[in-house]
Amino acid sequence: ALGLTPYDVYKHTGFLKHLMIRTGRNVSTGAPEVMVNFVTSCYKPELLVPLVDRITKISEVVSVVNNVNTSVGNTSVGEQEYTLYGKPTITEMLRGLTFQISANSFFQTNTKQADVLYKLIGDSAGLKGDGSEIVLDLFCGTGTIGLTLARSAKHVYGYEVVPEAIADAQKNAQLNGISNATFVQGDLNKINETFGKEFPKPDIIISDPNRPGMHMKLIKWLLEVKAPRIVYVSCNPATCARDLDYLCHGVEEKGLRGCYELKRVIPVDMFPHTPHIECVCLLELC
Ligand SMILES: C[S@@+](CC[C@H](N)C(=O)[O-])C[C@H]1O[C@@H](n2cnc3c(N)ncnc32)[C@H](O)[C@@H]1O
Repeated sequence: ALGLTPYDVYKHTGFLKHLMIRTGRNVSTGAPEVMVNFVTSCYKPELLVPLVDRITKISEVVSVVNNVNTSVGNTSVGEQEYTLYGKPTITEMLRGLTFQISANSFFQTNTKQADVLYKLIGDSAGLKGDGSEIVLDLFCGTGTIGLTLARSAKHVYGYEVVPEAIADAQKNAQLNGISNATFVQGDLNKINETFGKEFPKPDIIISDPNRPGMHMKLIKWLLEVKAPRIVYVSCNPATCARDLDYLCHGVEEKGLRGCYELKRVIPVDMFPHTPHIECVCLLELC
């Protein structure tokens, strides 16, 4: 009756594609903050008004956004985003820092375990803590890993493809009074010879790709730049094993020689009651 027809991926008809709900915490009160994200096939906010009116009676709902995705595909990221109620972001706290998160920015779903994960990443990074080292945070999302390391580093450089995540990372640096972090939007699958010219040689590289792992171009660059230590974080054991093998043993058909030794792999249960596992892997230059 409201005209909220579900989107049919075969016929490419209908309105509602996805409903995403994210939770965070109010930084001052610690109270839950909820973001509701309607992903729709076109922009018809009038259809959502009755629903938004009801949802916003729930006091924890502080953000309602509408991502409009007109493509025939079924992804949850819109080409346009509209704020229908409240603010366009929610906040979350991790390892003593505050993070602002937009609907389309990656943020670990399990905050409690993310705290454990980031502590292990910090331990593996093994920064001296004297502020002398350069950290490169690849696939940085909203800047979480780099920002938790920034206080012990000389400078953190973060790279990420999603523009909204980079905007969040920059705001998150400001929000936490961190001035030694630079976040750059870029596609790490499409790097060319200029990549790496805009920052000093890293002492520690963190790489936290999504499930497909790292592109061969990035593997090649890592084998050329030879940072003393790489912390590889992965939620896909298959691509993780492949990329670790490339970094340690090289890629014969591409003429690349491996130059790292795998020191340890620590699994972290980020997704309880599922077969998925996250791994923190420490590689050192041979
Ligand atoms: C597993 S998440 C990690 C995010 C962040 N390190 C964290 O802990 O919150 C992977 C990130 O890689 C980004 N990403 C995916 N493909 C990319 C690419 N080709 N180039 C740069 N970033 C990419 C995603 O947008 C996402 O933010």
